[in-house]
Amino acid sequence: MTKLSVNINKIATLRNSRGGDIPNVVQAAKDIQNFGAEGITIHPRPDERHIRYQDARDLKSVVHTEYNIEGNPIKKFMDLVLEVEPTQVTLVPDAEDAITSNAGWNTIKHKEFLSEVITEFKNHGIRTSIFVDPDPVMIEGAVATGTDRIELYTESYAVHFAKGNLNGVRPYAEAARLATKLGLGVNAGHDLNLENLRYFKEQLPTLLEVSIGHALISESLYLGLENVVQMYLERLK
Ligand SMILES: CC(=O)[C@@H](O)[C@H](O)COP(=O)(O)O
Ligand SMILES: NCC(=O)COP(=O)(O)O
Repeated sequence: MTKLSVNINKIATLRNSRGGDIPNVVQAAKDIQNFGAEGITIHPRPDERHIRYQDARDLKSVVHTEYNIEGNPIKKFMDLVLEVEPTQVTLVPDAEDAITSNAGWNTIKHKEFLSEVITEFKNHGIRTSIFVDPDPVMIEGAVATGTDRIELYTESYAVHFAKGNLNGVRPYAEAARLATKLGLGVNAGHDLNLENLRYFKEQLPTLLEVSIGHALISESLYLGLENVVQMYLERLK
């Protein structure tokens, strides 16, 4: 079974555009779970331009599905995650000024750093995942860090799929096979949408979780949030 974790950063972005508290991210998380989503993902960035650190704390008591916090493990982020103790932390090597996540970890170069951070989170009972490109060397490097899971960075798949190139999924299918063989759980995310999700899921039978935000919230403007959550769940069956 592949779980749907809804990334609610975009709901916070909309709220922040006007100040105030509309839409309310805590209510959105409650509703999204009531609509059937199996997880809530947030990705607080150091400048808090999307989801805020306080949102992460406020969400703790309402997320009764899988709570996934993504981000670059700078000290401030690590302290937040250790305080909130979500189900899972996903480590993403995003630069402070990056518009969105745009690269996976070099798990060889950063092996020591990742191993230390992962050990700290695991000692607190938090499942770890690291954001990686579908590169066998990086998957093998991920195993050496001690992480529980990887999150495959799916932008390249989404770009190929949009151009009609179904072969873009091949590196992902191979990466997932290798990761599973080596004992890693496999998550995926970035630019997944209603069009490209089903095929991706079909090609990666061991896929445990997808986190989806930008497309899902955008599609909800036209189709409604409840309806769209149901449509994603249907594609993951
Ligand atoms: C790791 C990843 O791909 C997502 O966390 C993505 O960065 C979504 O966050 P934004 O919607 O804030 O770009
Ligand atoms: N980890 C990926 C994520 O949370 C959402 O990415 P996107 O759907 O906003 O591109």
